[in-house]
Amino acid sequence: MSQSQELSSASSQTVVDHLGKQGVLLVNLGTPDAPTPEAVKRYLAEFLHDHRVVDLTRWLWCPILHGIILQTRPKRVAKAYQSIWTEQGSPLLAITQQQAQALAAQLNSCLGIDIPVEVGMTYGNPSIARALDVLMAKGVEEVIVLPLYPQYSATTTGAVFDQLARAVAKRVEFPSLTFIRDYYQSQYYIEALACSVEQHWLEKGRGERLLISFHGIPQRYADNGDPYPEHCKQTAQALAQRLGLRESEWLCSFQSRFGKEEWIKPYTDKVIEQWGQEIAQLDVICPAFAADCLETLEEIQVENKDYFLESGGKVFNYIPALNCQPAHIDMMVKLVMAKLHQRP
Ligand SMILES: C=CC1=C(C)c2cc3[nH]c(cc4nc(cc5[nH]c(cc1n2)c(C)c5CCC(=O)O)C(CCC(=O)O)=C4C)c(C)c3C=C
Ligand SMILES: [Fe+2]
Ligand SMILES: [Fe+2]
Repeated sequence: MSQSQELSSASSQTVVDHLGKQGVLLVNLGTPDAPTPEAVKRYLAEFLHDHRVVDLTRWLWCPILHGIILQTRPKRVAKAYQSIWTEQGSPLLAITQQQAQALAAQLNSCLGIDIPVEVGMTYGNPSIARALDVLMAKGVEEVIVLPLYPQYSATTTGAVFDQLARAVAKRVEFPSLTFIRDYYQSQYYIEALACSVEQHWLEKGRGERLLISFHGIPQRYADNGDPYPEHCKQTAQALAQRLGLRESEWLCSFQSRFGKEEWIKPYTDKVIEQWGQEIAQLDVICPAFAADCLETLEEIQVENKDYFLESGGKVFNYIPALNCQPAHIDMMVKLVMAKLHQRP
């Protein structure tokens, strides 16, 4: 072997050794352990105590949360969870775990080595702290954190960062962390969404309009500088442009309001009621959700479908989240590889 061959083989071995010490932490919101009022209460209590999610002062918020919300909401929401629960458990967790397996397999086939991929949830199980434990037990020294929120919001992505910091605060030693903050403009993400819509049109026919519905946040949070609404609008615009839609054929709206204060507008349910009076066939896609969950399978596919049909619409089609579609897993591979290859 020549000197230059030896050098290049030694340096590629270094790269492989280095890649071998990296791992991926895939994060999503979290979900109850069971579709029961008790489990939903535990989940909501953890979620709704997070200052990132509800920023009201505790002396004002805790009496409302403990005295009203946690007394009434768990029973109602548990029924909704029961209607979407699967043999594998909550769709959000089951799909995120399948995504992790698919991502690990795809990384392995691209790189020829095992890059461990673990799931951590911001609230509930498996926690981010546990996922870090598992990665470290596998010898991982550098973790690429991919929160499955394409659009950054302090309420979601910011909360992931806080949980990571809390997990790390309890340790003497912890891995290097690389944080993927957002991917709302990624060409691979927009392309995956567009292909999903086109495939849906081929299989189910094309609606007269496409509603691009995102989870909302309180208007006050946007006024305080949360860039989430702007990220959503840019994703929606890029998708509509890629699909060649005219202005009159699509709209960006916001769903899943919580509480009494004003949230960012237009509201998905109001748009859907209005459109039920104007058109016969509607398609709805929810690009903020990387995996189908309560907010898509129940709120959109059941509740909002009813609003559309009750107000006069005839055909309502929900276009599923990207879930484990190959283009979605490829997008995750691209996001992760960009970080892996940044390393020396
Ligand atoms: C003040 C309350 C909430 C904010 C702000 C909020 C932002 C937000 N949430 C998601 C993604 C998901 N939310 C989900 C459920 C859910 N969200 C809230 C409240 C706020 N969300 C509640 C109370 C719940 C639980 C259900 C209910 O009681 O109505 C889920 C689904 C979880 C599941 O188990 O399936 C997701 C996903 C985003 C993206 C976001 C802001 C950008
Ligand atoms: Fe409290
Ligand atoms: Fe939410």
